[in-house]
Amino acid sequence: MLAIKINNLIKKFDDNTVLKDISLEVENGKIVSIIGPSGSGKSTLLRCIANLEKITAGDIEIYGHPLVIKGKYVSHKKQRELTNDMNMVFQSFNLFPHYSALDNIVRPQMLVEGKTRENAVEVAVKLLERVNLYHRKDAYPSQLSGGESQRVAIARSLARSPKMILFDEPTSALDPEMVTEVLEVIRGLKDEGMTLVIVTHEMNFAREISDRVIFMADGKIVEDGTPQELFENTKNKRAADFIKKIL
Ligand SMILES: Nc1ncnc2c1ncn2[C@@H]1O[C@H](COP(=O)(O)OP(=O)(O)OP(=O)(O)O)[C@@H](O)[C@H]1O
Repeated sequence: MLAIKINNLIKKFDDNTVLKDISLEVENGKIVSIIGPSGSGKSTLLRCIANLEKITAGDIEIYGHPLVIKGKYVSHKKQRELTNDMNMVFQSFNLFPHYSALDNIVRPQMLVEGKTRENAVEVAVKLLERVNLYHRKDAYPSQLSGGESQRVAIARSLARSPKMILFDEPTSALDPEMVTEVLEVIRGLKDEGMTLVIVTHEMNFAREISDRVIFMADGKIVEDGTPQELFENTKNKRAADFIKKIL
């Protein structure tokens, strides 16, 4: 079963074509990392999959259901149904500053899903335990470290039991000592069989966790293979140079 199927995707911002004829398939339960130089279109691709950006041309299917066909989007209702199955975690956490860690997970469940506070708290407590942060439940984002904030953001993204999570550089805003704890949580999601697409600059992590690694440059997928193919045997000079520089 394919979680994501993309055909001939083109994304333009005005006259600037930032994604050029992208075709990509991600199988359910697989971990795919996207690497590549700054400005190559990695975040934009992720945002198009999450339906946070509209594409200019091409097709996207999510779990076998079309989101957009030949550049034409399905109804708003269908779009919402499809995006219910996935969630995106951002580099900058995007927590609500005026809510505690617990309430950051509770409030969206009440607002978006119409759950009672009691039900939402029950879910939030379990999720905070899962990311080892129950003891910080009453802390506000300004009192949390970057690593703690990102783990709250991940816990929040799990509240609706998505089948897939899209991570946009989840550790780039973190001090090195915080990176490990976040990567540990992501490793746990892999063990649970979730589909993960991860834009990352953490090459060692990408190599260890991924089923596939994609190298993007200039809005195109230049290389797509197993971690071993990418990191040890790539014949593409741009990919090889990039990997050599960053490892
Ligand atoms: N909202 C926008 N409006 C106009 N141009 C944009 C917008 N978002 C991204 N771009 C442009 O699209 C191109 C790809 O950007 P994107 O952020 O997807 O690259 P990236 O590979 O994720 O880079 P980085 O590793 O630095 O985050 C860049 O040239 C960027 O300036």
